[in-house]
Amino acid sequence: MLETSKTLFERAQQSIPGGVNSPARAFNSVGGAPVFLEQARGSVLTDVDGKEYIDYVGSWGPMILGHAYGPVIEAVQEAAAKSTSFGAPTEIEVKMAELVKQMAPGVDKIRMVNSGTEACMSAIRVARGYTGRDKVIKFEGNYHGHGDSFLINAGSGALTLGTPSSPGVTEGTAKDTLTADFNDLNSVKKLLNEYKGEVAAIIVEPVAGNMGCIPPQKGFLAGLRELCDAQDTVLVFDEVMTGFRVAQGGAQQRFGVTADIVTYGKIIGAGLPVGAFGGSREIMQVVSPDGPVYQAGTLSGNPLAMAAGYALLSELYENPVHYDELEEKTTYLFRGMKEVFEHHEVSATINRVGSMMSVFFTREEVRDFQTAQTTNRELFRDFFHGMLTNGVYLPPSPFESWFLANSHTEAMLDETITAADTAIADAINS
Ligand SMILES: Cc1ncc(COP(=O)(O)O)c(C=O)c1O
Ligand SMILES: N[C@H](C=O)CCC(=O)O
Repeated sequence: MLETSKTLFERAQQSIPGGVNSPARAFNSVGGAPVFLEQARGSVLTDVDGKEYIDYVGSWGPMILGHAYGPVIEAVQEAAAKSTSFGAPTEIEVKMAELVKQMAPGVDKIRMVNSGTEACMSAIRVARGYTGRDKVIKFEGNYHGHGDSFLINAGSGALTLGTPSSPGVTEGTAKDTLTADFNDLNSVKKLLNEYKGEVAAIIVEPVAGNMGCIPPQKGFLAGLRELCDAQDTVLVFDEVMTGFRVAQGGAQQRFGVTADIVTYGKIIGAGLPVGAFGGSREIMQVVSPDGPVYQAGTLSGNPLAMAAGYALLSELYENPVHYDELEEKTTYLFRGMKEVFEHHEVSATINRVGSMMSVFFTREEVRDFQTAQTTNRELFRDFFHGMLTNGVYLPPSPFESWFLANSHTEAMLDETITAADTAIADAINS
């Protein structure tokens, strides 16, 4: 099993740092060689050895309607036949911006970039340019990409690999990033009082997905909104995972709180390299060339990426029933997994918001970075490998969210629950 993956991984390590082009996809925290993939259809992945897996990574979020979704593939092929890039404006960029404005609350103007990292870096620069202030508050265990300002107490691969605060970030940059505790408004108030009038922005994953899936507690996001309003601080929702996934209008719509700037990533390009940031007319007018805050990109608004994203988002916009179905499917999986862990008397907390979910092997309620850390990592490692052996591909870390797609069938969910039953029994008996 995994013979070709193992061989490819050995080769990859000779030429690519750690053998991977993004640390989160390495198997460092669970051990073993990462699975090298060949192709995917709907919710089924096929690896280079021809083995199939039910997929709960979904390219870390964008595959809301599954891999190789017909209208996306057609749109990309049609766009590619015209040119892969112009470096000049195109109609599809305008259509995309208009569609996002219809779907997302509070977005009057939106700028396309090439990744979630770029979107968050740009959002912070805009907030700083708009307010004339330097400091930014982020939350421990939240991840906003690998921009210098964000690699302080970060989540995702940085947390999984034990480097939440990365070497290479200068002290000068680090001093402008203040860290608060997720779901704890008092920790935010304390920082805002200590640095009164100095905080440009609070950036938050409205549903944390990079320390595992952690929902915002009642009043947390609304409380951030109030605190920002009181000090004219810009509230940034990083909706790279949640945008167009937890509702048509993302977390803003689901929780009824509108941010000043919202950032998007992978989903907005249906899996092609895209990001975006948008907000009110007043804030976005500082962005170049309307205003003085410089932000640019040769490939930004790339026609292939726009065509793919437009095909996905317009389907989600026109057929909101997808969200009901995603909700039902994820609830079904949640209940099935819960029964499995109860049956085996394994302490497990399963968090879920819409089609995002995570299993933490702990008896604690998981509400922030500290409680996420109580998960039993060894048990997760064994469970992960058991699931893989039984044909289920989970994120290779206890600190990442699982993503469901509407291409998951009931049979696949049942197969996943059966695999969990076998995997957890083997893990506790090993
Ligand atoms: C919430 C969040 N923000 C930002 C990013 C960075 O996006 P990218 O990896 O496209 O740079 C990610 C994912 O990596 C993310 O999950
Ligand atoms: N948690 C990250 C994105 O959401 C994982 C993707 C990556 O960084 O490669």
